[in-house]
Amino acid sequence: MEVIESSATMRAWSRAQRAAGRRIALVPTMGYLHEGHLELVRRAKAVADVVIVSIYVNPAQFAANEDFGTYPRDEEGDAAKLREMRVDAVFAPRRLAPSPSSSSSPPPPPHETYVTVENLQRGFCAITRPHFFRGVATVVCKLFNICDPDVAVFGKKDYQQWRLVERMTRDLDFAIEIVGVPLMREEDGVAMSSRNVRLTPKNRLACRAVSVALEGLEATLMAGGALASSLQTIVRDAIAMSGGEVDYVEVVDQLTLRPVERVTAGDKVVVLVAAKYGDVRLLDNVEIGGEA
Ligand SMILES: Nc1ncnc2c1ncn2[C@@H]1O[C@H](COP(=O)(O)OP(=O)(O)OP(=O)(O)O)[C@@H](O)[C@H]1O
Ligand SMILES: CC(C)(CO)[C@@H](O)C(=O)[O-]
Ligand code: BAL
Repeated sequence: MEVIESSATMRAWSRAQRAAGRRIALVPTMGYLHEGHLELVRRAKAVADVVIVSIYVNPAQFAANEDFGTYPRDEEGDAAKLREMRVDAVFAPRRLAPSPSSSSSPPPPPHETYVTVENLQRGFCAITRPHFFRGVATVVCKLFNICDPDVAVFGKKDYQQWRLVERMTRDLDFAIEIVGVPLMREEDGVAMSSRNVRLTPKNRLACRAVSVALEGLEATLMAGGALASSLQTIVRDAIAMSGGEVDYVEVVDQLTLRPVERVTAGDKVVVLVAAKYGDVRLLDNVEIGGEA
């Protein structure tokens, strides 16, 4: 497995692979890999001949008051997991994207150009992280340009991000297929996430309320449709009762992410949730009515 830090070397590696007729998959990550990430790698291996995993904690998607400094990191552990999975290359750039804050240290490289996805970057995660999707879209665009993959694999745990990347790829004519991998859960139902490691034992138990509430929604609906607001109340109350703080609970169309008022049988909607337990913000969601 090649571990590559320089963009020029990464690009040269990809070009050589393509020249040899190989189909290249990219799995973008921020590291501290868990089984959810490894599922993305498995999917990448199934749809391509060679797999690149990028590991980069992207400063451009964190505001100054967020957890960039404490985001979990484990370079050696990650490399061991990827080696075992027989990944072909790890792209671990030291510096790729600028930070949105002027207090960053060391200073970011000069950067005047950003990618914005006008509608999908609004709402949901952007309410509390207004800078977030510009940082994600810009760095994913850079990763696409450097790694030049045929296919890129994203997790549906970050549902808004996945839809935004799909849209950016289409709008900017990247010749890249975007694959979305279903959300992977721990045995007790909690959505796998690198940040789970920062939950206190008490909050790790308490946050099970999120997935339990989401799981229960399908049953509510099977009884014959429901108002979106009723579903939201069920999930909000469950989170509040478990000691979590709701960031958002929204019932939206799977493709457009536009809120719906009522869910009836056959509608393909997704219930998107973000909630904080202590200072750890977690995402979860459930697709209802199958996958659009
Ligand atoms: N439980 C999961 N199921 C499916 N995909 C996942 C899961 N967790 C992460 N991913 C995907 O892995 C990719 C890299 O994500 P990232 O490295 O930020 O990990 P993370 O667990 O989402 O971290 P965070 O704690 O920041 O939420 C993203 O496409 C993300 O959606
Ligand atoms: C897509 C991504 C790698 C961009 O930094 C990040 O947002 C993530 O890991 O989900
Ligand atoms: N997977 C989400 C990355 C972030 O929260 O910054």
